[in-house]
Amino acid sequence: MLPILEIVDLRKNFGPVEALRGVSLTLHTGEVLAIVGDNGAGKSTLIKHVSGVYKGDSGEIRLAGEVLNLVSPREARERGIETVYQDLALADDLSVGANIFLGREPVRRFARLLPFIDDRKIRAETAGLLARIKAHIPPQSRNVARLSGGQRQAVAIARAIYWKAKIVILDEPTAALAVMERENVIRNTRELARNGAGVIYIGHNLVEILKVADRIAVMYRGAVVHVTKSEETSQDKLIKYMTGFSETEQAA
Ligand SMILES: Nc1ncnc2c1ncn2[C@@H]1O[C@H](COP(=O)(O)OP(=O)(O)OP(=O)(O)O)[C@@H](O)[C@H]1O
Repeated sequence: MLPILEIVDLRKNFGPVEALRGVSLTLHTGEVLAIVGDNGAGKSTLIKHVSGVYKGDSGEIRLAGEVLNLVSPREARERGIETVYQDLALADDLSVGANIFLGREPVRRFARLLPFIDDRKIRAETAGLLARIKAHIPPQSRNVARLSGGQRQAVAIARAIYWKAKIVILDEPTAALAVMERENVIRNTRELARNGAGVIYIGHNLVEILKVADRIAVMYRGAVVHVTKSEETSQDKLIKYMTGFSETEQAA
């Protein structure tokens, strides 16, 4: 089957820094691909090319076989690429439902007159969605500003599930969360993939990565140095690749 995302020989320099040195990766629908690597390895730079923040110096990104030349993060979203950053882009003064439907509100007309936002539908859909991802959040009563980090994460994931994003990028989604909330994020990540998204999961916690990912790509100094199925690797092996040890081992 055609991958939902193909990254082909992507290169990016920031002045003298070679942030991406010819990265190639594929992502399939229904899979969770984790990207791991030490600080500065190039993970964020890579995903920012997929989410429309950066444009590569050379190389190509294809979405379902079609070359993707994104001009903005907004265009990425319109094309079905959702990114959930640590500092989530939610509108703090709006309710959970309003955030999930922001910019895509369902509209009703009363007696063929003026259209108005269908709040009843927003409430009902939101309640169903939050129950499905087992997020214990009152759907209407609160502004998202008052929610915990994990609850905010759940709202962002719910939005991606509801709008059937083709690709969802989770950038260190558990970094600031308590243990229980981390488990929820892992469960919801799997739910996203089950729902038909291709998921890219960036993280540092290898125990979590091994639990959540189908495949793992290791980056080292701007390059993907290793790609493996989760069940065929271990923390120790991953750390070797992350620290460049395997490279020198092979060269020796
Ligand atoms: N806007 C920028 N301008 C200049 N250099 C940058 C910029 N963004 C990233 N870099 C550099 O590119 C390299 C890759 O950085 P990147 O943030 O992608 O790494 P990372 O793997 O995401 O690291 P971390 O785990 O710390 O978030 C680093 O050397 C970094 O200093």
